[in-house]
Amino acid sequence: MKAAVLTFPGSNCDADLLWAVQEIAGQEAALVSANTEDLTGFDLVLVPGGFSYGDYLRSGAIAKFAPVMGALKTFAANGGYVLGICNGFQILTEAGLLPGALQVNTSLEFICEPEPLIVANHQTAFSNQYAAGQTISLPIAHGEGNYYADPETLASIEAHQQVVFRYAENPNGSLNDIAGLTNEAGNVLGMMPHPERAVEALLGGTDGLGVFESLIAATKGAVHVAN
Ligand SMILES: NC(=O)CC[C@H](N)C(=O)O
Repeated sequence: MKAAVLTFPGSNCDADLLWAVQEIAGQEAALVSANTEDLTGFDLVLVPGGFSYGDYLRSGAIAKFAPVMGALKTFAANGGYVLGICNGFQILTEAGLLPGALQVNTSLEFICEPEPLIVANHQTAFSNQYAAGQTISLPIAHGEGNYYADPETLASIEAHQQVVFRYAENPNGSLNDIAGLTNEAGNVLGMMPHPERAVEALLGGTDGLGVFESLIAATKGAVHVAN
């Protein structure tokens, strides 16, 4: 598996993601500037957490205009796997690659804590190494993680089993306890919790490894997606 880790001005989880993919999961990975317009040759594009463009206007609202976004949309449309974590999730919803939006947490506070999650769908490219209904713990660190979608969109998301992770103890007001969901095609996932911060015992847990192992399984033998 060959992964691109995008870096926007203000990304701050790109180095952690690169570490998780290269050093822990043992896969090929490269940092790719948000100014690039070519994602040819990658099986997976990772959109990291942080404060892209300072979170000005709204988290992800400026990043959606970055030069790489055209290539990312083409990559996703061609079936390439895309994983957005935290600010990456916010960027993917702003760009229209995922439904809904991330609002300010109901507490109006930035929340940074380990969070129990339930694996709501273990039959996806991002979660196939977890058991059905498994409870895992991953850290969250966000001020805008309160997932919202209009009732019609929410019903469609549930009908197509797009919710992959739900909060066991909803920390931010997200509708239907949604912590992570895919697009309808199932090749794009956004999640607020940080799997890359839970990939070795030294970090306090290894429950995040399953996301990367699932992607390795999903891309086994995959032909690189043409841009
Ligand atoms: N860790 C992050 O990616 C932070 C996300 C975003 N800037 C927020 O506070 O909601």
